[in-house]
Amino acid sequence: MEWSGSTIPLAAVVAAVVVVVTWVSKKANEWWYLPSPSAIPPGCKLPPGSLGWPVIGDMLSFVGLFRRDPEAYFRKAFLSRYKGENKGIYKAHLFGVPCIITCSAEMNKFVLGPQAEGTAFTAGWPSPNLLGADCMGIVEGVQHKRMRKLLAEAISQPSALKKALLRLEKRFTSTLAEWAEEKNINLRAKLKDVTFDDICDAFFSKSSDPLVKKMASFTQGLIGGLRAYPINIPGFSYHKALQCRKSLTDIMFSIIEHRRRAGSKAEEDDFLDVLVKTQDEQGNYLTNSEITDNIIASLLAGHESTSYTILWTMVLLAKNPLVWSKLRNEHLLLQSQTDGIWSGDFKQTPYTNLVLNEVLRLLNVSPFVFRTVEQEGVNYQGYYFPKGWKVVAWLRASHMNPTYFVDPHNFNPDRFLAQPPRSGQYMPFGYGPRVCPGNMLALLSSRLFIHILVTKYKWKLVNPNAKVTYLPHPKPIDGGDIVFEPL
Ligand code: HEM
Repeated sequence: MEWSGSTIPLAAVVAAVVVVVTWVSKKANEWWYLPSPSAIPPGCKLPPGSLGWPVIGDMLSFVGLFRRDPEAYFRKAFLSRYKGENKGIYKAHLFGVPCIITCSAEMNKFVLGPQAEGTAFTAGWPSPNLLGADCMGIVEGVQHKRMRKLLAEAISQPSALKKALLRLEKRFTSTLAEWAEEKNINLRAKLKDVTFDDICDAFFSKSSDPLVKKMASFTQGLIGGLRAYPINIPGFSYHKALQCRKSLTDIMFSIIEHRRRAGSKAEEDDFLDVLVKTQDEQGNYLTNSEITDNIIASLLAGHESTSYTILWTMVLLAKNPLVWSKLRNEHLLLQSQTDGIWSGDFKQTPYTNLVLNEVLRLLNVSPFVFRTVEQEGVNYQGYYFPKGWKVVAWLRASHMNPTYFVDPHNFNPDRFLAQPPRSGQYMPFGYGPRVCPGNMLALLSSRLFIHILVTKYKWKLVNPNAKVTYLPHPKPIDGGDIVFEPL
């Protein structure tokens, strides 16, 4: 084809416009968000990194790569791009906001640790409209300490914890017997309900009834809104989430009121009982909102995380028969020595602890946690954190760092004995004042599940080579189809 004299300049003009628009678009976020050089304290600089495209930042690349291979995203976005400047701290534009990403053990400790909490950095959770103004993930300072103390006391109170675990033991036993009858099981579908029911049972002694089913569906609606843009118009996820949140609040208020009215006649001895009766140091009882917001937070934070931990334990055990048999031996021995493993003594099950550590290292539901930069002038070894930006403490970068964990993609529970991680290198439950208050409950219930599982059942994966998708949480793409049978 011959180009006429007028098409060549037109093509050149189009190309020039494309180049200029691309250049301006790539610079737009920097012009909008970067602080002026005079605002950066002397001797400090911003970490290396790109703020990507307007509005979407680096999200397309993040979603596309992280979904299939988080380390591939990490390598492409940071490690290989900033080879000369790799100090484990970068800037990026993710999740709709500009952020500083910290990756090394020391930096994550700096961001999450007690010195900076509530001063340099505050919590990074989204909308109080969805989580509730009294949710411990939102409140700061004295109020945060008070809520954490009271919740932690409630869920580790020995008689309530023992009762919760004994009830769990019964429920796990009957659930697994039902699975064996069904034989062909999808782990994701089954475990989602199991762990939700467990947390409702532990907190307010209700499980598997229509009310809990309704709560499970409202909770899913609420989770949908946490990940959505806050557009409060019918048809949008955020609008639906606000309605689900209201329904959950109404249900919780009526459960709490019922419990208060019944007084000592309703001795359920569950976590709600403890929360209703608890007084803080000034003698104040918790309000309905405080209890509701924190039980809903625990439902949100606790059920998916525990469910995925059990799912991955089962998948990895199916792929590693030697680990399964070592674990089984530990639990058979324990069975012969005790009449139940509800106790919180983790010394009873050293190998199980290693297996759970390794599952949480490789496939944790929380690859990173968020904070917000609250103060002017915050810097770490000369790298500046602009006020108002988010901080993404990238825990997975540590967990998959070959210097900390040799051959990091390999499932090897014994690595925790051979080379125990140093402080900050391993933090599946976070670190510092906001470290997960449910960690003990999550580990105890996972251990209980494993006990019944390995002493009574065997299972195999239908698709042992199923690929893994990492968003929103890591799972095999088939959700974990298994054939489940009694031993
Ligand atoms: C394997 C299971 C679990 C994992 C991996 C996990 C992980 C985490 C992580 C990494 C954080 C820190 C977030 C941050 O620093 O911003 C956290 C906080 C939290 N978790 Fe968990 N969690 C698990 C189970 C649970 C359970 C069972 C409960 C409830 C009983 C729970 C309730 C909470 C709450 C309320 C917070 C907020 C704490 C605060 O802001 O002070 N989690 N969790």
